[in-house]
This record gives sequence, structure tokens and C-alpha cells, in this order.
Amino acid sequence: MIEFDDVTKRYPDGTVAVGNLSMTIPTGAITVLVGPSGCGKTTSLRMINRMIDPTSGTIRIDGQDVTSQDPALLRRSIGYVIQHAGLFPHRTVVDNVATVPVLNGLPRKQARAQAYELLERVGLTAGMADRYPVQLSGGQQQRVGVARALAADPPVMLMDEPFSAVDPVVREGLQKEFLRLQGELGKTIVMVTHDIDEAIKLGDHVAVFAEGGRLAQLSTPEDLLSQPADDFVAGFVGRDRGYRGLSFAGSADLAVEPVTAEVEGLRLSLDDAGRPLGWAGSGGLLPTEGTYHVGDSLRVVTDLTLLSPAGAAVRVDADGRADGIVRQSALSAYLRERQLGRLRSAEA
Ligand SMILES: Nc1ncnc2c1ncn2[C@@H]1O[C@H](COP(=O)(O)OP(=O)(O)OP(=O)(O)O)[C@@H](O)[C@H]1O
Repeated sequence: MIEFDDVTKRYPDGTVAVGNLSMTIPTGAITVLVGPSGCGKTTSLRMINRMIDPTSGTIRIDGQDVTSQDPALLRRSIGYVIQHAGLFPHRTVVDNVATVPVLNGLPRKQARAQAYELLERVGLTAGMADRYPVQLSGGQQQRVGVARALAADPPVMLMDEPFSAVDPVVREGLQKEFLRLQGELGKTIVMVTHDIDEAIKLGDHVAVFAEGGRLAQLSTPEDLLSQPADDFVAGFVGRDRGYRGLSFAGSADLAVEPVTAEVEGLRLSLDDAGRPLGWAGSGGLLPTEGTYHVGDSLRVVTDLTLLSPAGAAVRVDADGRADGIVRQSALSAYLRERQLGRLRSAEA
């Protein structure tokens, strides 16, 4: 657990980058700091590993005040990943990853063997390990950055815009890999981004910062979307928060109709095994535009009803056989009831 206790950072020119910040960052989860430019996210992150010291207040990691620890040793015990990876250009990839373990006293041979393993774990081939950073793509360099931060097996990792320097496709791949890795490792991760979508996708908890390092809200992504603390948060989260919030809601409770039901003059056509072929009507066969499974979110179902020529989503079982349909009207009645329930329970 990382605790900020009434932390303020005032730079010598008088700028208050972080003002009276108190928050608790839980162990073993991803907490994302998000907010507009200049609101103190990076300053807050860097105060955790003492790259910046607070003007007042205390930061504790597992109860221990960070200022009571030697800054160099503290930094080696905390993984740190930055935008553009920040690799040592004159060292090979494998040596980049092995650097901190060697500084920590691990024999070089062992550190390199471990580095090869880590590089494989983040999706890089052994052939890439002996190259220099400049010989890798931006996305590959970011992977090396993550491997390097993980090399000393630190319980805490700080990540400052780790995926922002790559194109959207590579970025999505890196985000997925990162979540998979975190699922295995369960580190305490603090990540900075200015991208609210990334925060919602990656964060178990999201801290929204406002001007002057003021913490506007710290909550789960779902609560952030459904119950923003104030107008600033609501505005920052964006206008389609209702729709985006549906990605956190399961569809298992949503009632389905039999696959034989007629919808808007169309009927689902099935193959011999019961798998959907399309919507059949007087004009011929129209595509279903996708199907969903019982484990999918309400966002997936909503999207399908928007795309479907019948305005209905088709549910399939594990073998791809259609086992129900949901029409827009039924979905919207369900969503309305759900929202009313949420508002009532928030009031109570
Ligand atoms: N060394 C410094 N001296 C004076 N002011 C600084 C210094 N470093 C940062 N600041 C100011 O402190 C405020 C917070 O900066 P910080 O880098 O923490 O913001 P941020 O939220 O990470 O921004 P961004 O998303 O643009 O990276 C900004 O107004 C910035 O200009």
C-alpha cells in the first residue's frame, strides 16, 4: 500500500504542482493517475521513488516513510517505466534489462539469463536481445522498458505514459500484454496517463487529478463513469460515459427471446447445427453483424443491437449455436430499470 498523507509540492518559482494530496494506493492492483496536462500527475508519481521530494506531507510505502530511505536504493527497489522507454542507448537490450539486478549484486551471467527469460515474457525474441535499442521499433522498445522495470522483481512499479509514444494499434497490443502480465504478477502499479480511455481500460482504480494537483476523485472505473464526483470529473470522463460504463456490466441477467421470434419482419436463419446464418426477410438474407456470449458485457450487446438489421442481438452458446435474441426495446427497458436501481441505491 502506498499512502500520500497531505502531500504538497511547491516548486521554487511558486508553482503548486501538487496541493494537499491524500490518497491510498492499494497493493497488487493498477492505480492510474489521469487528468489534464500540468495537473501534477508526474510530480506525484516521482515523489513515490524520491526523484522529487515533497515540500510537505508524507509518502509511505507499506507504512515506511520514503524519505527515511536512501534515494538510490529506493529507486532500485521500485520499477520505473517512462514514455519512449528511456533505454541506455549504448547497451544491448539484454544488458539494459540486466543492469539493475547486477547493481543489486546478482552475478552478471545469472542476471543475463534472467533477462532473456523476461524479454521472452514481454513478447520479444532472443534475436532481439542482442541488438541495441535503436535497432528496435518504438513498441519493442517499450516492451524492453517494461522488462527492465520488472527485472529486479520489484513489488511496486511506476509507469509514466508508458504506451503513449506508439501508434494506436501497437498501443492496444501493449496494453493487452500488460494486463495479461499483471494478471500473472500482481504488482502494485501506479501509472500516469492523460488518456481517460486508457485509464478506464487498465485501471483497477482511477485517480482523476484537477489543476494544482487536486485529487477530484479516486474510484473504480465503473464508479467513475456512473457516479462522477463533480462536473469537472463528468466533463473529463466524457459525454458517452453511460455507454462506456456498460462495458463493466455483464449481460447474463438480460432475458432472451426464442431464436424463432420474428423481429421487424425478419427471422433468424440457422444452419443444420443451429448456428446463425443471417436475418431472413422478403429482401433475402441480411448479416447478423456478430453474436455475443453469455459472458459478454452489456456494451457488446448494445453495440450488436445498433448494428443488426433487425435491431436485435443474437446470443450463441460455446459451440456457436444461437440460443436467444434480444431486441432493442427489451434491452432499453432493461437498461432503464438497471439505471433506476443504481440511482435508488446511490441515494439510499
Ligand atoms: N521543475 C519545475 N519547476 C517549476 N514548475 C514545474 C517543474 N516541474 C513541473 N512544474 C509544473 O508543475 C505542474 C505539474 O507538472 P507535472 O509534470 O507534474 O504535470 P502532469 O500532470 O504530469 O502534466 P503532463 O500531463 O503535461 O505531463 C505544471 O504546472 C508544471 O509546469
